[in-house]
Amino acid sequence: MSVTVYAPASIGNVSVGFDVLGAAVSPVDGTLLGDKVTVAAGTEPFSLRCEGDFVAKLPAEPQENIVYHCWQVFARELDKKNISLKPVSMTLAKNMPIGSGLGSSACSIVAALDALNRFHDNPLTETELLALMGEMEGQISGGVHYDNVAPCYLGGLQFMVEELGIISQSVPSFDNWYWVMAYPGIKVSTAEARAILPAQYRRQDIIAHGRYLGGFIHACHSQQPQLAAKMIKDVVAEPYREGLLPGFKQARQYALEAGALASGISGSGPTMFSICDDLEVAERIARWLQQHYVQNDEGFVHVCRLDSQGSTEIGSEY
Ligand SMILES: Nc1ncnc2c1ncn2[C@@H]1O[C@H](COP(=O)(O)OP(=O)(O)O)[C@@H](O)[C@H]1O
Ligand SMILES: N[C@@H](CCOP(=O)(O)O)C(=O)O
Repeated sequence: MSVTVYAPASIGNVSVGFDVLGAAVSPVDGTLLGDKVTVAAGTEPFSLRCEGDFVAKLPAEPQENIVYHCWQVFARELDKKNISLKPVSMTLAKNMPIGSGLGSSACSIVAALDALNRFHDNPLTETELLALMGEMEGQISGGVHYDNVAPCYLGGLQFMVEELGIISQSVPSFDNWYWVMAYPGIKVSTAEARAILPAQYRRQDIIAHGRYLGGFIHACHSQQPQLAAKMIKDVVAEPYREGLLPGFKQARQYALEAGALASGISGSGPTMFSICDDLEVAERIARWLQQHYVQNDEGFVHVCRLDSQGSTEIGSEY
């Protein structure tokens, strides 16, 4: 028996909701821009094989791979429920560049935990699993934040409520929005990009942040796309992080002049996103970013839509 799960790329923060808003995205051309994890019956308690475009960037030791840590916490949770753990042979297809701002660690975490849970006939609830995903993300990035794992797992645009036993709830978005994702091919460590942020913010920034985030969520629920796009402004992270992203300011300026509704840093960068409501405009911006924002052969640009499904079982054998 085996189960394969695909987990998509995600945009942490979506500029306006630092740590509390995230979106799952998938390329319109059908490219699977995310990680795949297969769990099959094993002969020893745990084994891991890695493949995929970015396999060379993973830690050499399987015990340092986040997939191994996922298996450990999954085992811990099953133990608490007196459910026996099956021996597993896991395969990670690492298709997502690490330190890209596309939720690379979240992709592996979500695909691994979702696949392990399905392989064991879903002993953990959606919320229990999401809590574990947040714990794993916190281990890697130096602070628990669900804005990658929640959309990656649940799909769509997700807002972290973290109250009444609910971690995240979905926010309505706009069906005609295209999300142009441009990864320049360089690495920015999430932990380092978090460490440079101020410990405290000025009152005027807090007021602006509240207005933008509240305004964005209101505009989504009342389906006002122009207002929603105007609210996509980041006073929490972008002013401090844009120095880590060569060419970001010029690229954002170009995108806005070319007709994008909004642009920003995806997660902690260096990927940037631009939102367009016209496919031709999105493709024109994508071509420009490919020429001017991408720095090397590892970089890429994809025109995406929101991925409403989140992690998905794409193969199984019983
Ligand atoms: N399966 C994995 N996928 C991604 N990163 C992993 C994995 N296993 C271990 N790591 C380590 O976790 C860290 C992820 O870095 P981070 O900047 O948080 O990436 P991202 O922002 O793309 O999620 C790196 O040090 C990487 O070596
Ligand atoms: N809210 C986090 C999101 C990090 O996303 P990643 O894709 O860069 O891991 C942050 O901004 O630190």
